[in-house]
Amino acid sequence: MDLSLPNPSWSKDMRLLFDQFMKKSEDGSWKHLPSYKNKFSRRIEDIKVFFPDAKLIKEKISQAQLFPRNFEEGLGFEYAMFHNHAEDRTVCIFQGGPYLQGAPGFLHGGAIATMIDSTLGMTALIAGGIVMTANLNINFKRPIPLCSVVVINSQVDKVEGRKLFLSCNIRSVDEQTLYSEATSLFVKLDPEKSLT
Ligand SMILES: CCCCCCCC/C=C\CCCCCCCC(=O)SCCNC(=O)CCNC(=O)[C@H](O)C(C)(C)COP(=O)(O)OP(=O)(O)OC[C@H]1O[C@@H](n2cnc3c(N)ncnc32)[C@H](O)[C@@H]1OP(=O)(O)O
Repeated sequence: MDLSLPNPSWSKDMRLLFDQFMKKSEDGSWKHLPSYKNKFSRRIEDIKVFFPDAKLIKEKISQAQLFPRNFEEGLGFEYAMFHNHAEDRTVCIFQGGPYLQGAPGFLHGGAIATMIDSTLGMTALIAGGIVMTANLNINFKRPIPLCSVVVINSQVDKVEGRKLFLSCNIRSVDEQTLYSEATSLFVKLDPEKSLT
């Protein structure tokens, strides 16, 4: 089941933004990216080649879930991503639920980092294939209120061989508040090199 579709836990802002981006997707300039609990956007065979301990993957794959997708509806990461191919950028609308609390009433920094890594990761994945995060630098400018809706804008800045340099920022829906900004390096996996 695609977990990036509206559900009753979504606030008015979340639904409004989702509808706006679905409208923008009508002419094909934007594309809604489905998101599943445990289904890869790529064939698992394409990914397994990079992870030699296939045994582990085989035995555990039935329990494996995409981290941000394993919270009950509305309690963790509620999000939807849209990709603009022409501009090589991805927008993620994100509503962080009550189980993601760090400081009282605000999102935990690790929860923010998760959505940054996932949005940058998806952008890098689309641009470069099977990638992994090599480096992620985040500036937390303002605390993000729990249960608020934010917009993550992520883009590819530079590609050098297997290295993809990306950046993103997190803003309020009205774009008035800059909550966080990040830069990152993703590396496209080399099938000749073992990861472990
Ligand atoms: C597996 C994902 C598949 C997903 C497909 C399904 C889609 C699912 C749907 C939706 C999800 C959204 C997407 C999620 C995406 C996931 C992202 C993560 O969270 S990954 C978890 C955290 N990251 C790690 O655990 C990596 C650990 N690190 C490594 O394994 C290696 O270091 C790796 C692969 C990153 C690089 O290893 P090397 O051996 O291939 O490459 P070397 O030769 O070391 O480096 C290549 C170049 O990069 C530079 N480099 C490497 N690390 C660097 C660093 N930290 N800082 C600066 N430069 C670095 C090196 O200096 C080198 O540069 P010079 O070619 O010499 O110019």
